[in-house]
Amino acid sequence: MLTPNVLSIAGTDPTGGAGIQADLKSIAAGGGYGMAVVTALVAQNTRGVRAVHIPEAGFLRAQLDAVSDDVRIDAVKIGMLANVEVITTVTEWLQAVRGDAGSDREGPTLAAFPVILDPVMIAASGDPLLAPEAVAALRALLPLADLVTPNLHELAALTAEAVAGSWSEALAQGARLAAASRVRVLVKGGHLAGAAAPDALVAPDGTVTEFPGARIATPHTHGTGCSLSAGIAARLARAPGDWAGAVARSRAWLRESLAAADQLRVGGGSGPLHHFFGLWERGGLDTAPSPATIRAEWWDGIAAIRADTEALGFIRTLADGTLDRAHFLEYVVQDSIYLRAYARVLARLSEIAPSPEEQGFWARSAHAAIMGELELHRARLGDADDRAGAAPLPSATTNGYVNHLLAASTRGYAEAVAAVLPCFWMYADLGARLVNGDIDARARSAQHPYAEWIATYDNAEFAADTETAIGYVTAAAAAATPEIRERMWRAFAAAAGWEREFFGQTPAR
Ligand SMILES: Nc1ncnc2c1ncn2[C@@H]1O[C@H](COP(=O)(O)OP(=O)(O)OP(=O)(O)O)[C@@H](O)[C@H]1O
Ligand SMILES: Cc1ncc(COP(=O)(O)O)c(N)n1
Repeated sequence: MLTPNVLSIAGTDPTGGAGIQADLKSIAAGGGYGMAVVTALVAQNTRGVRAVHIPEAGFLRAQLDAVSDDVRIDAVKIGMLANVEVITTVTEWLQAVRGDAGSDREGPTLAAFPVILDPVMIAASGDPLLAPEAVAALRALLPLADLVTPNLHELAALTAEAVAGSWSEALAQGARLAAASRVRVLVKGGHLAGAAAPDALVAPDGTVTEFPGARIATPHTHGTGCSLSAGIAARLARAPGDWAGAVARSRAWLRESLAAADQLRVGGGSGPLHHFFGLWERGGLDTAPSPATIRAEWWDGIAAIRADTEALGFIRTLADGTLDRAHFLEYVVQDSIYLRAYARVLARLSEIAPSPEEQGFWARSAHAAIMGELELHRARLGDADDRAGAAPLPSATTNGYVNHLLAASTRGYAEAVAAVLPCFWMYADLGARLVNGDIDARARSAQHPYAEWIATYDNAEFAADTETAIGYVTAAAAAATPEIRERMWRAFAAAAGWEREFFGQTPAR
């Protein structure tokens, strides 16, 4: 899904709590790319409005055109419109870019983007943000909007009625406005007296969707109306047509941000809400590495171990064909012991895997490992491993490697999968390099004494499983906390070291 482009057309608040500044934060918190056209520059803070400067209408139109001439617009939120000229300019621009009526209620003249109108009239401080004579012009703009979000005072002004004294009166007033203007109305209960702060979506046909909620005890409600309408625009752009969903999700976010407003210290009046509180809490501020970055870093991180492994006498003589048979057999005996334990660790991963896909993958890998071991016995060892009548013992190195995997498997899924990864990744890489003749060109010869063994490394299925394992481990690492990610890396690097020791334990010249 492309990130939606959401445009706010509104006034400014240099203290960042209301207007354009709050809208951009709210759009970002709601999953949109925020854009802003300024209708009025407002010298205000948390205590009140000091002055308003309204740039000439031609400049407003130039800003609007600069956006629409270049950028796909997925939703528009309109806030402070200041005066009749500004309203007229925005109306004309909307008509030009959306066709005539523009609204998604108009059948064939479907809107290219939804318009959410917050009919800002008075700041929370009581200062006017709309010229009184402009209310009629704002009323005329309503049919161009898909949703209008008045507070109780704005609702009264738009219906030319008295301010509703109760929630049921407000709902009835909202229904009258919705029917008369053929527009959805979000009736907001923020200014109600009492312990409740409900909102309700009222459709032109009178259908009401209520969103109940207890009032949050905070004086810091500066910009809640701005933030809510911008948040709805962003969420609607992500899920077009789902008005109730956009309102519900925006309210959940707004309420969380209002509840955390006391953690900000912005000004001495009614302060702003904490737009990113929940996102910061849940997401943190660290730029977590992507799975692709982790893949590259971990692989580079064991470069020295990989180079040492490839330089081992065992690997070089296996590649050039001079490896002693007895030494080869010693390696195979230890490999067989290792595989039995390794298969049990993989089965344990299946047991603790977080998804059915991963559960299945590790179970399949456990099966492949133990079947590989049985095949090794049948084809290569025969009686070689119990010549003395007793099963051969694991070497100190085999024990060390297995103990590392078993210990990691008790420390949770993330560390456990990191520990088993080198056995996939280094083995698959070494095998591919051996088969390709990268280590020694003689390994490619059909006359090579270990040709049959080397051919077992040429295994597309194992290469694909290795990719899957890398995908699961790096995804788990990307999703992990920095501490767990660090522990995963250590488990991975230690296992890579054991992989080198394992190949190095067989004496070879
Ligand atoms: N104290 C509060 N607790 C919970 N929700 C609140 C509170 N105050 C306002 N809201 C919510 O904030 C949103 C804005 O409502 P309000 O009625 O205050 O609009 P407004 O007056 O346009 O906003 P502003 O305060 O920015 O002028 C609504 O969803 C409302 O329910
Ligand atoms: C530019 C601008 N737009 C809207 C508001 C309303 O917000 P509030 O009523 O919370 O002060 C504002 N103060 N400033």
